[in-house]
Amino acid sequence: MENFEFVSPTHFVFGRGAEEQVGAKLSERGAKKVLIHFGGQSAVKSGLIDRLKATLDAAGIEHVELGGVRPNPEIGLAREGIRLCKEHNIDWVLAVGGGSVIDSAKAVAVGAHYDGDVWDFFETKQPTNDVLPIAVVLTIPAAGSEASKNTVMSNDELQLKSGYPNNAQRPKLAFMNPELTFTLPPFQTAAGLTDMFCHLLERFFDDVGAVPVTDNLNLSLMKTVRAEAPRVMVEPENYDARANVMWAGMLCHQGLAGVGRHEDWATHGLEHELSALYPEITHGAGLAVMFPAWMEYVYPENPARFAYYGREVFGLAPTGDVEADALSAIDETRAFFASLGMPTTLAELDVCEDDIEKLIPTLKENKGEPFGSFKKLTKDDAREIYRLAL
Ligand SMILES: NC(=O)c1ccc[n+]([C@@H]2O[C@H](COP(=O)([O-])OP(=O)(O)OC[C@H]3O[C@@H](n4cnc5c(N)ncnc54)[C@H](O)[C@@H]3O)[C@@H](O)[C@H]2O)c1
Repeated sequence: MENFEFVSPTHFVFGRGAEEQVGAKLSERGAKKVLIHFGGQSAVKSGLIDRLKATLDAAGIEHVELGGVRPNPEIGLAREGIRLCKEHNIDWVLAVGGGSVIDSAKAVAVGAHYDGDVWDFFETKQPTNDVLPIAVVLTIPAAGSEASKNTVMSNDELQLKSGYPNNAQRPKLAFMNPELTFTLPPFQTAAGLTDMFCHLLERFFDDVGAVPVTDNLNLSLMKTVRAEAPRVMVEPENYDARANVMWAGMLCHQGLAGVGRHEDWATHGLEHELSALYPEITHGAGLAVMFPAWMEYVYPENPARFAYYGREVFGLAPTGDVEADALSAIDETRAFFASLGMPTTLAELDVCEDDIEKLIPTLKENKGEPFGSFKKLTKDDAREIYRLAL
């Protein structure tokens, strides 16, 4: 087991009506003036934003609003949020939505007390503890940003999508009511399930040997996501299925499922290039295409690890041929994503062979260095993986 540090400061309020406690819980923590940050109109139309404002009013907490966060959030709106925080002396940011809104809220919280441009943090990864506290009302289980240390933001001007990790931006409060996810369209539910499953894969396949305490937790979450997925797809208003998926989405990415391992994250990097170039590509859909392609390319590094995954998660019986077992596990992974209605090829995302050369030079996050850990990937490897995904 590798050395690790693990920080998890999030206080969770989970279950029916959880969001009714927003005002009271923020008041307990001394909040005086909150920036309510949200996405399109769905949280407004459903009445959720009004209900949250009412709980803040009841607790005597002032609030300022900033909506309009798009999927694959852009740094420009976060800059506007930072301006509002400075102008109104905001002391908490309340994110209402999914990964896109929460990530934008994290960028706002990181930049609120900073004199330079917030993109500096994404560029340099410089640490800071001077971050506004964040509360979250989660409406889509997927990214796990409600407890994770990461934010991922697009910069359209630079055609980049970059991550910024910092434990100080982990949300301090997360309100998780599974009923708020009943309205999710099937495609978003499926993309969320795919994303959370991939968060486990990125942690399971790396260059560290077995870490049973971590691996067994990880495999148990994979099995849970796989078992609950058909239930939420068929019965979108099944409270228990939605609740299991919502809590699993958090556990998949808050960090415990990877402690003591190096983790990999190459496939998320490959997907971020796709959704930076084409912001209309949903992150989970991009991962559904890229993960099996990455697996096919890298499995010869350690076929036994793939065979083990296939046995544990998909119940595949060993054939005596580890290589064949590894390939069956990859087939099962692709079939699982396809069963959710996710795409399996880049063509289905309207990405063609000519686009690959536009993606490669922008693997800037790694500044040209090899990336990933299960197999260290060069730009030529990335090119081949994109080709396999066509
Ligand atoms: N910070 C992290 O740790 C982390 C991890 C993985 C992914 N990400 C990033 O998160 C983003 C994706 O976030 P996401 O998958 O949570 O989705 P999202 O926040 O982009 O939301 C997807 C869509 O679902 C809609 N929606 C949300 N809740 C709804 C509801 N209850 N009913 C109806 N519609 C609803 C949104 O308006 C949006 O159109 C990507 O940018 C990805 O790169 C971040």
